[in-house]
Amino acid sequence: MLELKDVSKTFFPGTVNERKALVDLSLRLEQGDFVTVIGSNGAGKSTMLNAITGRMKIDSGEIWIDNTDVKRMPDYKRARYYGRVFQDPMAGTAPDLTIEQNLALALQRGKSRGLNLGLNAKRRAFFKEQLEQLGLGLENRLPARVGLLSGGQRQALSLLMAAFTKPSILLLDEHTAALDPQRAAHVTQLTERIVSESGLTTLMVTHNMEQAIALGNRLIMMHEGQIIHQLEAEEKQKATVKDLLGRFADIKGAVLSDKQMLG
Ligand SMILES: Nc1ncnc2c1ncn2[C@@H]1O[C@H](COP(=O)(O)OP(=O)(O)OP(=O)(O)O)[C@@H](O)[C@H]1O
Repeated sequence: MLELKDVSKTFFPGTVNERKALVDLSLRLEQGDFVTVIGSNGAGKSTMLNAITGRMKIDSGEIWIDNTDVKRMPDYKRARYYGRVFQDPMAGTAPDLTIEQNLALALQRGKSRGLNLGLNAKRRAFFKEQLEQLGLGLENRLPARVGLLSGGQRQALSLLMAAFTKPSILLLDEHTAALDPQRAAHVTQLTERIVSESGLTTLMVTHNMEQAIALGNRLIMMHEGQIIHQLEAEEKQKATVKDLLGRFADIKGAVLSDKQMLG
């Protein structure tokens, strides 16, 4: 469960550069909800994710994960509640460490005690089993340095690492946007499978409206730091890219990227 209550964030308040990034934003995800998030440029999508992870401190409001108020929780403790995959395939993994060391690090997430990369036979068997799901043959390359993998392989690994500890909330931040269409389609498929098999509560920001419609059970549209439109299960199933573009056309000043225009 994730709940944001009246969350606000203004950058450079009271100056000529003032930017209201989140304005009394409220959103609740029940256990197992998979919510896709679309919005105009600068709508506050990344700021919302940064607020949830604590990367960015909010000005006011509340953030609850699994009935715990995480707003004042130190970052390392909050990290146990979420997994996050960024747009940059290089961001989620450590290139100089091996595949198995990266996976061991991910297992440690949110634990305060020192690093324990303890790589015993049992752990390796678990890692292999997990990697098999990716269909990329990485289960046979546990000692390979991650820096040797392609962007698509690294992104698939990042997704696995973000999800395999079954976090309370999985945050996907345009995680397929930097991949070529074939690899993006593969990571999208993996996302669908991993999320549904583990029943993960998921918040996925995407510029791709087709993806926003195809994945998940709810969709929200953001503009100027607020949720301006929501689609629940049935409505979402019936929605089309044309409908969503029509919604954006109604908003004065909404700027969409080329990718969004193309669906
Ligand atoms: N660190 C920051 N310092 C100052 N302003 C910021 C900062 N981060 C975001 N903003 C501003 O806050 C607003 C929301 O930005 P945010 O990155 O959350 O939007 P977004 O919906 O993710 O946009 P995009 O789709 O373009 O990535 C924008 O006006 C942006 O310029």
